[in-house]
Parts: sequence; structure tokens; C-alpha cells
Amino acid sequence: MDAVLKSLPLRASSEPKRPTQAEVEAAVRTLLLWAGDNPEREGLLDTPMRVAKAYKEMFDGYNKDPAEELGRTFEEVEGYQDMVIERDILFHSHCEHHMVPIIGRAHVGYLPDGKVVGLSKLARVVDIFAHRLQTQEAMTAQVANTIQDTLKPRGVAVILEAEHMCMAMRGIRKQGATTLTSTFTGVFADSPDDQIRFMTLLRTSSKA
Ligand SMILES: Nc1nc2c(ncn2[C@@H]2O[C@H](COP(=O)(O)OP(=O)(O)OP(=O)(O)O)[C@@H](O)[C@H]2O)c(=O)[nH]1
Ligand SMILES: [Zn+2]
Repeated sequence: MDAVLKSLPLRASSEPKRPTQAEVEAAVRTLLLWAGDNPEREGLLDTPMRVAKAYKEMFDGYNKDPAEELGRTFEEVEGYQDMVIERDILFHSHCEHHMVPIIGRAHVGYLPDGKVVGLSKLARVVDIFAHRLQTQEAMTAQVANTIQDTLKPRGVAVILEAEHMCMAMRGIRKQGATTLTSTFTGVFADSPDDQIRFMTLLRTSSKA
């Protein structure tokens, strides 16, 4: 039995191994062939390298810890306790089913409990989760739960509205269809009044 166990490859963790740059470029050449093109023609010679670089940027959310972004808080807010909302946070993600873009905007609100967080940090949390393969439902819950668990406000409200290119460019081919998802945590979860106030504030004109 021991001999059998010793012959199995050791795995440091359950994380799959990241491929090398050369392996990624070979995979892109395979996809170019699959599309029906010739990876050896001049215009495509550097494409595998460019795609590898683009993937590093578009999927850099796997290397970042969203909770870390919320580590710095401010308490000198004159006792401000009401809703803080960052709306229209544009994001680009990729659906985990087809690896094609999801383009949308996030609206993030919370009810502080003695401390607030830098406004840009809410957008950073959105971006970190957007830069991973996603379903919209999972991303909505991840943004809300991370803010709830790390900042520990009285409640968090997150609404995402997005267009899925997998529905626009292929398959059912419905351009312009928008998917809406929401997650409410803490006091928001049990308070339809606060949910309505959040949505009413979202509709308030930014040009008023
Ligand atoms: N719930 C959910 N579904 C998504 C999301 N992004 C893409 N999808 C859907 O995932 C589903 C995958 O369905 P499958 O039948 O396995 O794949 P498919 O044959 O490519 O499906 P079609 O898109 O209908 O052609 C599709 O209905 C997509 O519209 C998302 O964020 N959330
Ligand atoms: Zn998809």
C-alpha cells in the first residue's frame, strides 16, 4: 500500500498548476487553427503572445485579495450612519460558460457601522471579482458578502446589470438584453424599506 502511495505524484495543494508561457501560446495557436486561420501568417505570429498578455490582465483578479482592499477605514465622519452608494461602476468580466465578455455596471451601497471605506475600494472589489470567470449571480453575491464580512457594516446592497455577449454574439443572439441581479445582506435583507430607498437613490439623477 505504502509503495502505491509513494508512486503517486505529490500535490502541494488542490490548485491546478499554472501552465508556462510556451504552453499558453501553443494553446492559442490551436484555437487559431480551430477558428480556421493560419497561425504562421505574419499578422498572427505575435497573436499567441498578445493573447497570453491580455489574459494576464483580464484575469488578474485571481491574484488579488478583495478583502485586502477594504482593510483601510475611516471613522472621522461626524457620526454619518446613512447609506453610502457608489453607483454606475462599469465593469468587464467573462462568463464562465463560454469565456466571452460580460459588460455591465455595478451599484454598491452599504449602511456604515461607525466606519466607512475609501470610495475607490468598492470599485476595486468589483473589479477583482470581475477579473475572474463568472456567473453574474456569483459575482453579485461575492461583492456583497466580501464587503459584509470584511467591513462589517450594518448591511450591504449590490445590484449588477449586464449584457452577456454569449447571448448577443452567438446562441440565441439577443442584443441588448440585460440581466439584473441583486444581493442584500444585514439589515437590507430584512428591510424592504431600505431596499426601496437604495433603488430610489440609484434612480436620482446625477445631473440634479
Ligand atoms: N445563470 C447564468 N447563466 C449564464 C450566465 N452567463 C451565461 N449564462 C448562460 O449559461 C447557459 C449555458 O447553457 P448550456 O446549454 O450549457 O450552453 P449552450 O449550449 O452554449 O447554451 P446557449 O447559450 O443557449 O446556446 C446559457 O443559457 C447562457 O445564457 C450567468 O452569468 N448566469
Ligand atoms: Zn456565456
